[in-house]
Amino acid sequence: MIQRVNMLRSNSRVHIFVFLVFLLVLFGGIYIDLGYDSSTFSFCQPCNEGSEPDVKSIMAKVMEDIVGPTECQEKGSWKIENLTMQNGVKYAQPSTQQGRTDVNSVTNWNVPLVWEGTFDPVVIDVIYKKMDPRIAVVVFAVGKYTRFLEAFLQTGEKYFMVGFRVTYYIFTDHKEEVPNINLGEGRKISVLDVPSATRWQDVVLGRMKWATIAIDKQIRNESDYLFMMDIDSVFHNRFGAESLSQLTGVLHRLYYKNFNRDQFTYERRNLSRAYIPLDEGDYYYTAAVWGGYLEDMYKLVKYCYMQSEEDAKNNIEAVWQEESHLNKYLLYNKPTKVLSPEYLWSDYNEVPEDIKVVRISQLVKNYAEVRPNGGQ
Ligand SMILES: CC(=O)N[C@H]1[C@@H](OP(=O)(O)OP(=O)(O)OC[C@H]2O[C@@H](n3ccc(=O)[nH]c3=O)[C@H](O)[C@@H]2O)O[C@H](CO)[C@H](O)[C@@H]1O
Ligand SMILES: [Mn+2]
Repeated sequence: MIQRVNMLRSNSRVHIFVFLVFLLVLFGGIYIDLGYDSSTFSFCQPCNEGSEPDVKSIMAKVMEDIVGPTECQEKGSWKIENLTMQNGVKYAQPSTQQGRTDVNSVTNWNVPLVWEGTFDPVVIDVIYKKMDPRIAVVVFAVGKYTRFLEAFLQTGEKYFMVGFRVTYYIFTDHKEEVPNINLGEGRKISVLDVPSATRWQDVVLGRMKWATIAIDKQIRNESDYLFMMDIDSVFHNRFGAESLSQLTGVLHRLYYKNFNRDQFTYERRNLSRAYIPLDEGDYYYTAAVWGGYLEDMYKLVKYCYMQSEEDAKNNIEAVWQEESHLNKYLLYNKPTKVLSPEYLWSDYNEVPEDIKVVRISQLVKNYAEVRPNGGQ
């Protein structure tokens, strides 16, 4: 009898054990099926469900190692582009054999390097108009630079993101000098006050501070993409949705070919937060046009502001102000699209064979006359 009771006891122990193992396997299966694999437990939670392995967060970790901790991206602050289009749109068949062969149209981290002939504007417009993004353009016109507003806005209306919703945020110390321009449908101007300056260096760096504040206060609620641009610029040809991406940099016209990375005008003094060693670097990017998703741009603009504040504490100013900090950031946080110098040329330079279309050109200006403290 006692033996039977013992047997029964050990039988039910075996049952309980088998049942527990079954439960373990069942819940384990459900857990893995839901996608909670080990990659979820990274230092930065993925910002978007269903996104690809998060390159941004890997870069953020690299960045953290190099320049100190950066904030984790806010949840839902970035999204994978949704490249859908309606049926029945007619456009030229894309070729796997023909395309630009005189220039490289992909970076070594495998994102597009955009030149004329590498995209079909019909396809691009159909895709992006479906998303109907709100695009912010931040420009500064401080002191005598208000003289550049008219041509910038007039030509912007002709060539910049035509058919899209655009708001020009004009930061100025001379509101009364903002011209009246006829804007296309869905396009606006918003004028913001900034103080006058006695050094042009303070204006170019100050752009990072005032833009950070304005994004926090206003722009964040009104825009999906943001571009920072110089005002001494004139549009000459289409500057369209092919430029949109999470983070877009533009190659500086002076250094895009025939330059070794050790010749780039990066900041080379290691006392500055913008320091880049001679044996590092991909490209030299201009600070006169750069853009991306609102939150990614916010992070980058704020980064340039914070880094330049750190520099100021150490009594140093980066050699090309915010452009130096921008270049440092884009080296360790690779842009998701790189635009050729078509997107920022200059009237100072002849247009070479590989630049088929000049989309923006910087004006020739008398630096000594237009800047508060003169100088080149
Ligand atoms: C083509 C290019 O790479 N341009 C960059 C370059 O010189 P740039 O010679 O192009 O600089 P710039 O004189 O155009 O100044 C940059 C911008 O700051 C604004 N501004 C400047 C001074 C002033 O008194 N009032 C005013 O409003 C204005 O929007 C102007 O377009 O270097 C600057 C920093 O050193 C910036 O990085 C510029 O983006
Ligand atoms: Mn300029």
